[in-house]
Amino acid sequence: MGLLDRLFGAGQETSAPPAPKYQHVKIHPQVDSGIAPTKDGFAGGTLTCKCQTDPVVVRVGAQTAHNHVCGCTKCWKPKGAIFSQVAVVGSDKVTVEQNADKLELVDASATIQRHACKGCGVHMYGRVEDAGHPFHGLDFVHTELSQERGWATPEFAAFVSSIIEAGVDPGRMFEIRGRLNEIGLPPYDCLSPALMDVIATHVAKSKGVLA
Ligand SMILES: N[C@@H](CCC(=O)N[C@@H](CSCO)C(=O)NCC(=O)O)C(=O)O
Ligand SMILES: [Zn+2]
Ligand SMILES: [Zn+2]
Repeated sequence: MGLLDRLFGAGQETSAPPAPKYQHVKIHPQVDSGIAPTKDGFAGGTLTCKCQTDPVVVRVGAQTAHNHVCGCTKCWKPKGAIFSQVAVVGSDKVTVEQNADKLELVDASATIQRHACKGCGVHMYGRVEDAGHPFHGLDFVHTELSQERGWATPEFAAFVSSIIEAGVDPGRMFEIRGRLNEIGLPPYDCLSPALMDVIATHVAKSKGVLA
């Protein structure tokens, strides 16, 4: 192969991607058998809890950002899943439209104030109320609670090591991280580098070490 071919990757378009090795590892129903694509111009939808009668309905009036699977013990997960899937959207875009009286605060001391349905336990939105927090102004939402297609796809896996705190065998971490890499969700044991940079920038500015 000549120098130009090597530099510009001649032949790469014909090489097949490596066969998946960790397909048996289940992460979350929204990512286990292919990830639905983001739709350009998608402008939001409606989240509905899992109650058969009088469900809580929440309107999210914008596309979400920083969608990710999260291994922490605090985020709501569907039955059987070891990760949640959660994204952020401006708090001003989130409105409870039906059965607001069924919502209760999960943990008043948490940074993310998660509002869950008392009937089915699903978290309908999690608000960062602390005005000094870098994520103030954002709500955490689970777009899988919507029938609409076109929400922002998940981009990474957060708090991966935290799944052990929920009872996952530490011996499974190699295959779980392997599966996350395979499906294009780089695994981190905190948030993504982009979000960690947002947090650090906020801290630096509040300490006055950055303008
Ligand atoms: N090991 C802990 C980690 C919990 C944690 O810090 N979770 C993150 C991510 S949640 C969405 O990405 C967080 O920011 N939590 C703030 C909060 O929950 O209020 C565990 O697993 O519990
Ligand atoms: Zn419910
Ligand atoms: Zn979480």
